[in-house]
Amino acid sequence: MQYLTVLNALVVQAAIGLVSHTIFKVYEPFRLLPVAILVFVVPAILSILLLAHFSVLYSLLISFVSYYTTLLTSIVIYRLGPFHPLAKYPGPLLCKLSMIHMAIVTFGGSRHEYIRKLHEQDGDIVRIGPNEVSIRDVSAVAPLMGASGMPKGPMWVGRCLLIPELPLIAQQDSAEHLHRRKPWNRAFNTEALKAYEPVVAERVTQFVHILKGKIGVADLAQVLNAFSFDVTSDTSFGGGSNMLRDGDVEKFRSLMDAAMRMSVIFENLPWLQSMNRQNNEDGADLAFHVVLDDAVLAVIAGSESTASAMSNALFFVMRDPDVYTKLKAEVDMHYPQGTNACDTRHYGKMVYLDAVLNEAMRLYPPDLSGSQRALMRGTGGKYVGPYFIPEGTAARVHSFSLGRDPRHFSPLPDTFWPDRWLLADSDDAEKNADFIHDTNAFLPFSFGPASCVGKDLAMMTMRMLLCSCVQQLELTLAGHLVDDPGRWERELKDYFILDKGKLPVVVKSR
Ligand code: HEM
Repeated sequence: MQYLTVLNALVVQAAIGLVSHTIFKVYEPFRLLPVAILVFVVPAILSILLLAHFSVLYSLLISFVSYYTTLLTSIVIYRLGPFHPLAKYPGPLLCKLSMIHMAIVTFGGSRHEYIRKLHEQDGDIVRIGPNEVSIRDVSAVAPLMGASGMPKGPMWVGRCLLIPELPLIAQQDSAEHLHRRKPWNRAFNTEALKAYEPVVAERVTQFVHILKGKIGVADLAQVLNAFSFDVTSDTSFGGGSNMLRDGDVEKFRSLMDAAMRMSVIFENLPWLQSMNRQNNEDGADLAFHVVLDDAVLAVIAGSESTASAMSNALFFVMRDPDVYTKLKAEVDMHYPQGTNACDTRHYGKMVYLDAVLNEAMRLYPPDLSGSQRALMRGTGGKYVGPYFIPEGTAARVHSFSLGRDPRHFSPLPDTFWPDRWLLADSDDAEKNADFIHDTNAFLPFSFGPASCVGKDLAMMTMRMLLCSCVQQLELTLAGHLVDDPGRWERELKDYFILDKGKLPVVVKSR
């Protein structure tokens, strides 16, 4: 029998390594079995070629080293080289090389700041992963996320790590998304919203009552989290949670926060989740899973986002006495003491209230890094604005960067200045040639047919809560935020949900 020389055996192993890279590139296998075959079985089999020259252990070792060296070198050359479909877009070397770098940045909670810096450094489109770009350009919003835009990207698969069946928000198949979205549209239409009013009003009344009873310093962020959780449970499940009254006795919220932190790291590694998902496919009672998973999604997506937006809005109001005075004047005009601030009939006229909420979400959209879209392989790619997004790659509009871009909001793009929203609609003298207010760059609820379905409920809840708080309470920043109010913003972390620190306040009745 003729044996291969060591050199020839190594050449064969290297060649098979290159073939494996091509298979990974073209088919992007997610299933555990094919990945295990490519990663472990193939190099193990290739070790046979060396058995005539070395022991079994050495043959395995050499085979794994030569196979992985070729595979990894080929991946590195491809990702950094001119033939990669995203080669023309700038970005840090580590981002181009692997999603692991972004997973580490995400772990630290500063991904929003990191991507914003990349945009400031490299322009409106930057490569934030081997196969992903971030865009800071309004002209890309509609083509990317509008009616004829792209389907959801793979990040959602990673984010939904702990949910057995992919929920609505993660549906990459546009037809399936549309199908699953229909009942949601019905659940949040104008008629349904009217029915939620008394439910939300009851929770707002409870919230104000609980705050009035707080002696000393209270953590407003925590009470808002509980409020938001109860409201979303009431509207999604018809009740079942009483976190405002009992606190997080079941430790559900803490678990949810931990799960969210973990899932956003896995959004960078969706293949890991896909493999995990294979094991959960038992085919049992899918219809029930669909309903349950979508409802879980509503509680997570809805309650966290609403709580974050309200915490930020109230923080900025308390920090700025002028804003507080103006808001109070508007609330008192429409809802004098003794009247019901949960009656929604005047909200439509309360322009300053909306300006405060919008400005808080402009600075800190609760989903800071935006929602990913991607084109499946075989679709050929698509232009979004001036940028070509090749098939098999993903893109997101970075809402945090866009909302603070001086080309869209000026002057003072990084400053909480609610008056800009009023000035935009007026002929005020302050509105000189430098004043820019482009609401196309304001995307807290995303854009298009897959944007936030709970937007109207969220806006109603936030208006009701802020109105009632301002009418009945006097809130003042306390604790560590007295000397260092900036700490609140420094402690905001991008974990898909906007992770918050404590918001200590002193509460007095008005
Ligand atoms: C201030 C509060 C909120 C903000 C800022 C917000 C923001 C968002 C964003 C950015 C998305 C991603 C959309 C996309 O992929 O393009 C989303 C999706 C979604 N949100 Fe909200 N959300 C809020 C409140 C709520 C509430 C109260 C609910 C329901 C109780 C809710 C339910 C959903 C659902 C079901 C989706 C998935 C929509 C789809 O994929 O078709 N959200 N939200």
